[in-house]
Amino acid sequence: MCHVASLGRKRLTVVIGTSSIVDEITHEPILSILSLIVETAVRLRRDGHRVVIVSSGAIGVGLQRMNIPKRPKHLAQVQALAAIGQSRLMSIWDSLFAHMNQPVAQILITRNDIADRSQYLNAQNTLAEVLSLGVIPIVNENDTLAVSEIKFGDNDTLSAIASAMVHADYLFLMTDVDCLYDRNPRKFPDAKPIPVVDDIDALHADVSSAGSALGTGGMATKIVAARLATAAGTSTIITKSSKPGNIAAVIRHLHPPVDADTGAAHESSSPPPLHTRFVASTTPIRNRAFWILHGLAPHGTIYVDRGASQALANKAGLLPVGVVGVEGTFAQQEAVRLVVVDKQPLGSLSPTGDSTSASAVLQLVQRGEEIGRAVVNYSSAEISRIKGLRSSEVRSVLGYADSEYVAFRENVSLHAAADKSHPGTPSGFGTPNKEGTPENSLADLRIGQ
Ligand SMILES: N[C@@H](CCC(=O)OP(=O)(O)O)C(=O)O
Repeated sequence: MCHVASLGRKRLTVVIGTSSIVDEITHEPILSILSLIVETAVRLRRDGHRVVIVSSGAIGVGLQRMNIPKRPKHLAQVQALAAIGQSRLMSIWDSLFAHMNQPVAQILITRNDIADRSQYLNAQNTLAEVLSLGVIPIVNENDTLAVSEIKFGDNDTLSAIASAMVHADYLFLMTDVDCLYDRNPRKFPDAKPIPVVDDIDALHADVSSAGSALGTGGMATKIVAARLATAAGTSTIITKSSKPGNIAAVIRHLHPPVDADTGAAHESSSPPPLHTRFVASTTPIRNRAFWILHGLAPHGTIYVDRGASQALANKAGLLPVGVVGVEGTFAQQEAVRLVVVDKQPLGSLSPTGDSTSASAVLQLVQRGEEIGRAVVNYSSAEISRIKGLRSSEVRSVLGYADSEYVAFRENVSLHAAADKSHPGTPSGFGTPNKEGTPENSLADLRIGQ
């Protein structure tokens, strides 16, 4: 008899959309799926993995509780339903997990919360602590507080951010299809499954499926989430929500148990269930760099020239001389998009002055490519006055000079494709990689940077 060593410990995030949690017509909870998710999550926990669940369904459960047939249009009504449904949703999860003696914790997050660095770290530390206690955190957007401008909008994006916070090895996006196909399998029976995606930008898949009547997601939001999570070092897997057992089967396929005596892997003789795996970056963007890119909401855009973009990639800060245009109104210490353009814009793009023209902005936006985000030392009005100037000229133009930089390098975060520290990255933001990010101890997550 051989001894089988336990699988390597992994951190997994599993996101389940409204259509898998409540019936689309009656809004009653789909207990069969919920129970299977609970059994799978507990089994994974017992195998030593750490599991985070991102659960939609508050609004759907609220509809059923109040016997309202259709999701209302009015925001306050939706928020009230979310408040009503969230407590019942948690009580469903808690009672199902209680059968397996598995404690759970509720974590509700808004985009606004994580825009504050210390709150982001608080959320990260709480998640780390909950996981280290052996508890399964159940995350949802705090719909009661989040209005449209400060919403994640869909739980796929939230799950990618939660995955980055816990440095998850895998994010499972549970959906109503088995995997991505090159064409719509409902229309084309010869559509081929796509098992692995190395480069999201090179992906040729049919992602036309829309969200359900109650949910906000669809396949497109899953691709966005996959892009975000893989850049943060989390392999992302799309698989069928009605078969949660697939999660454990996929993990077993990717990390077969090994014989403790011989070290030989116990490969399964049966193929893994259908799924699509987006390969994680081996040079993940994490911590403060991730937070600047995805935690902060940008308040405007700074257009930079190719020279500045090159300098940023070589780890320099952003100087006024490299700025060719400004769009939007923002204050010092707010976040902006950095967009690289080839040509000098036609006029100032600042709303504060000169010859702003919508078409000039549009042309730039169409020409330009977002290379990253930055937290700036000057407001939009100030930057539109010092753009193109040498740092030594800033004082004479503004009457003061808070910094020679428009943004310090530590306040600039570049997307993988624009960052020289991500070698071998092709154009676009996809990243070619091998599997496997290093295991991080939970202590790694409790970082105060
Ligand atoms: N936070 C909302 C769900 C938002 C959402 O993304 O829904 P879905 O597209 O079904 O994943 C709720 O709990 O009802």
